[in-house]
Amino acid sequence: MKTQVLKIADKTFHSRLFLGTGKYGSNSEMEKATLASASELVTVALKRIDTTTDTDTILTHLQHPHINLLPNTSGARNSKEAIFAAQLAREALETNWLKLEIHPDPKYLLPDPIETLKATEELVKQGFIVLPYIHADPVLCKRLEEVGTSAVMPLGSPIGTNKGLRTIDFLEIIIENSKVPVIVDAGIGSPSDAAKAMEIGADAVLVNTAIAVNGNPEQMAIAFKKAVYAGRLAYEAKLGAITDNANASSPLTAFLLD
Ligand SMILES: CC(=O)[C@@H](O)[C@H](O)COP(=O)(O)O
Repeated sequence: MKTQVLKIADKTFHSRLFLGTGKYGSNSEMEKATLASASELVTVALKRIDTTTDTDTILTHLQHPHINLLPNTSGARNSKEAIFAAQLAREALETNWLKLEIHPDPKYLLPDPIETLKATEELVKQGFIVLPYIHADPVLCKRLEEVGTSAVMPLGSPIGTNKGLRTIDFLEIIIENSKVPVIVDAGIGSPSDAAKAMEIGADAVLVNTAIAVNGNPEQMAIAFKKAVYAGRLAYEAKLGAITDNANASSPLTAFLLD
């Protein structure tokens, strides 16, 4: 059974699992896991792109017709650095799609909301399709919509922590109010975290660490693929209401009258 396709800006996606490409043991391991996941959108840090050779680079391993590249500005500490990185990425990868990441603090890698809003506004004016990585802040999401963001990418928990959906209450508010796709990004540590994000109505999830550093990335990628599919299927079918009182599954009357 197919789930609804996801539309972001000018592209449609059949898979709602987006992947990072860092932290793998090798490029070929990354390629195998990415293909196993069936992901159609993968993010690549601009600083990891080697333009001096076209052999065995991260990019050569991502050359598959169904895979779209989403360059990211990881390492940028403010809007000026992010805008510069975005322009280099557009030149190098010939795409105007961008995952905007501005995290000046090296310990928690938390995104700077003020610089992110400023950079989004400018990059949209410059013709970029901007997908900003942000804290799970419903107010910021609205401000980003106003300046033309194409999606929002609120965090579940800090990057690389595998702590799961620590921000779930705020993710639910964002999902309820968002007019653009909501992609839960960062901290998703297990397939069940990904399924939960999809069940509450996230449009997609982005996962890196939990797959890349696993002993068997290919198998874990398949587990995430199935979890994202299951979570979305359940969301579209609509989950049952949670109640305080018990409700018997079969009638109790006949037994009580005997
Ligand atoms: C690669 C990338 O974009 C990460 O910065 C992203 O936020 C994923 O986080 P995890 O590594 O926690 O999955």
